[in-house]
Amino acid sequence: MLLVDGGRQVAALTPALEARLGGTVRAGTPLTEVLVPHGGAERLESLLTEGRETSARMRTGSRTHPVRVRAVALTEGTKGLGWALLVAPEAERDTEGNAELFHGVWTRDPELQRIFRIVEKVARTESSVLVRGESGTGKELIAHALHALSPRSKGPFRAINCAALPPNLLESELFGHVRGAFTGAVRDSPGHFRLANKGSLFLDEVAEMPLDLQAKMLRVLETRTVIPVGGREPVPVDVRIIAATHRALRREVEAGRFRADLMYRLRVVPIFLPSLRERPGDILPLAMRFLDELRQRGSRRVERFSPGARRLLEGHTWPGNVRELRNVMEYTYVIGEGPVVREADLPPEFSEPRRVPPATLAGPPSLLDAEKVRAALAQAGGNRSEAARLLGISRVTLWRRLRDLDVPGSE
Ligand SMILES: Nc1ncnc2c1ncn2[C@@H]1O[C@H](COP(=O)(O)OP(=O)(O)OP(=O)(O)O)[C@@H](O)[C@H]1O
Repeated sequence: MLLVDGGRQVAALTPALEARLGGTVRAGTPLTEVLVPHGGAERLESLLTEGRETSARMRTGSRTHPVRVRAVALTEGTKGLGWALLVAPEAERDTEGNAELFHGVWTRDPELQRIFRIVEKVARTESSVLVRGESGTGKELIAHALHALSPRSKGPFRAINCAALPPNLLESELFGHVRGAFTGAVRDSPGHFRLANKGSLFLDEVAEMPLDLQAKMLRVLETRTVIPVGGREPVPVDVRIIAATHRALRREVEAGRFRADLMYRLRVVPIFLPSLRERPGDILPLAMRFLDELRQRGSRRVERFSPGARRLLEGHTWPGNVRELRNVMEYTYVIGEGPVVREADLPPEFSEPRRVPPATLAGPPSLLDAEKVRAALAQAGGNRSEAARLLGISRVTLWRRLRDLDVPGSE
């Protein structure tokens, strides 16, 4: 924390911040010499008055550090005394200097880091954002980041999963209900829209919303009012919508399962989160981060993966993405012993041969077959017997496949 007086001069730095920055700032130094917000010095005043988290560069001695800063005004009665600036490092860099931790989302992947920059920009606006990504790719974390970086950050953040509730319950959860609206409605309930007033509402799995509710949702977004179930009077609401889905909404529209007009309203800014298998460079470092987190609570200290465990982790398709990786690491941490994670410490699905249904490898060879065969060979480190085992075919069949598909090295 950095304390700034009413004259916009540095009053003090906490020891924790000094340690983080590896330097200090003399009391009495004008804040303008210490902190330059993203967008230039002229943004310093709005950084102080708006209380929004902002990227900035902070100077200690001859060094500058990328940081994120949020100002909290210190007052006594109505008199302003100054500000406490909460300063956090902008990003955690790993030894290779290319990893970033953004609001809980860790990655080395340049594409995902490019998305972080988009999130920062769009967070400042009121535009509706649709986050698309497979389960466990961090959609909810990104929704949180959008809220935390927005002018609404002081308001509430509410999340609702549209796939988790039956349609009638979803409606009353979203829009609220009045007492007596249905059996069990013993009192008025505000609903998520009103609870998120002046803040953000995260609609997870929005593609699963039934069509009739989609119509009501569109009306809410257009009129900025909600009508509680069983009520008549529209109630004004001021909410920013952040939606997420693992489906391609456009395809849902084509299939008649999602309203085009609602899609256009929700996906003003679409954000696509890559799956873990599309950023394989993240698998092992993320796994190690999770093991380090587990060590904070347990006693085992894991230092590395055996070559076999690395191969299995990197070759896995991770349908549950980072959530699955976290769970696998928890299993591994508990089951294994000592500083090395071995193949046998991974959950059973890693040791079972991944069988490709034989039918898919019968019939004429296709592009897909070629991909499967190549992937199996890569996973098996070029070992044909192992690749055949992974594909659930005999070594001879694999050899024939390789020849038919003209895969290099099949002779
Ligand atoms: N890149 C990442 N770095 C660290 N933790 C991550 C990352 N991505 C996801 N996680 C963690 O994985 C878990 C799932 O993340 P989150 O709930 O945001 O995913 P989601 O896409 O919303 O999933 P779902 O669609 O299943 O709700 C959380 O524990 C989250 O902290």
